[in-house]
Amino acid sequence: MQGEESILRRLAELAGNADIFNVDAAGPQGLLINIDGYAASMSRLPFMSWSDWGYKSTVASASDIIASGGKPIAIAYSVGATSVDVLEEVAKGVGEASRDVGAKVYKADSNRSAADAWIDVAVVGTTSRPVTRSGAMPGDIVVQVGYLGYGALAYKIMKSEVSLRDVEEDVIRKIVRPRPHVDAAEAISRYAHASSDNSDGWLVTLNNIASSSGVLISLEEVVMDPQLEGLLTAEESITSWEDYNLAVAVPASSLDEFLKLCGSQCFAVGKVREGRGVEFKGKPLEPRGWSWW
Ligand SMILES: Nc1ncnc2c1ncn2[C@@H]1O[C@H](COP(=O)(O)OP(=O)(O)O)[C@@H](O)[C@H]1O
Ligand SMILES: Cc1ncc(C[n+]2csc(CCOP(=O)(O)OP(=O)(O)O)c2C)c(N)n1
Ligand SMILES: [Mg+2]
Repeated sequence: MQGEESILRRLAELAGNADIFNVDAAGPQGLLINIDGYAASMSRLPFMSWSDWGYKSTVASASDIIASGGKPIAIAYSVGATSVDVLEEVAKGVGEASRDVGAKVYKADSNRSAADAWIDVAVVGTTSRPVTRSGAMPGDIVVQVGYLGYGALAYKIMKSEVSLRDVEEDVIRKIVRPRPHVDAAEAISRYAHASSDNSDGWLVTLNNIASSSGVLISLEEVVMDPQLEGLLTAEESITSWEDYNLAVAVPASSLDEFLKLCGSQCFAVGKVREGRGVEFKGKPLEPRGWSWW
């Protein structure tokens, strides 16, 4: 099987822009655009309502804008579903997420689907300085914005390693309604050297920054949501995906200002060094995570 990256590189070239790698979102003239889409069969967790699914898909797309130092302002989405009931529920979730990220739905499209449902969410944001994955420099501090663990816990529930009955209602809510870290956008655009959001797994996210920047990320700490203690270890949360938390490389001289502006869930968790890849407490780690192909 071909690696996902080589497939996507060929597609990007065919679509006329081979330069769109190493970024979460990009765009001309102070604008950033991102699109992410999903089939329900491959992304709606068994305990997710249709409105949760619309909500998560919207936060997922908006979080790439935020990671790139942008404020989401406008949303367009397209959905395919087997019934009007599903369309209504999805619209509700997309609407709620749009408000939570500070944006508005300006255009949408509905389609009838024979079986599986799907959604695509495009988000436009504004930025004074776009940040990519590729500017991290030795000496930078790695900041984790937002807790980890929700995706890893969802995976444990799906594998029946944790029973849904043992998980409190508000923890389930945190899994199905990921928190967008809108407050971090301004801090990122002002100070960050590199940044990316966690959709495919924390190690993959860190590795994307490390490989795009040609550096080593030396992680000392993984900050899991304290509410998940007893259900998941901090070590397990290192591969957690779909948490839509952010990895940001910040110059050491700007760390205090960055943290002041960044919001309540921002933690210095490691350092950027000369080298390649990602290590945790001195041990090199392979970037295990989610891949579609
Ligand atoms: N069908 C496609 N046509 C052109 N480019 C694509 C296509 N699918 C993905 N890409 C590009 O491949 C790169 C990697 O995609 P992906 O792994 O989905 O990353 P991201 O986390 O930025 O969404 C992106 O820059 C994206 O624009
Ligand atoms: C039923 C089900 N199967 C699998 C998953 C896992 N999963 C689906 S989407 C996804 C994240 C990847 O999403 P995407 O937005 O395509 O990533 P990006 O384009 O930002 O790389 C993961 C881990 C899930 N949530 N639910
Ligand atoms: Mg994508």
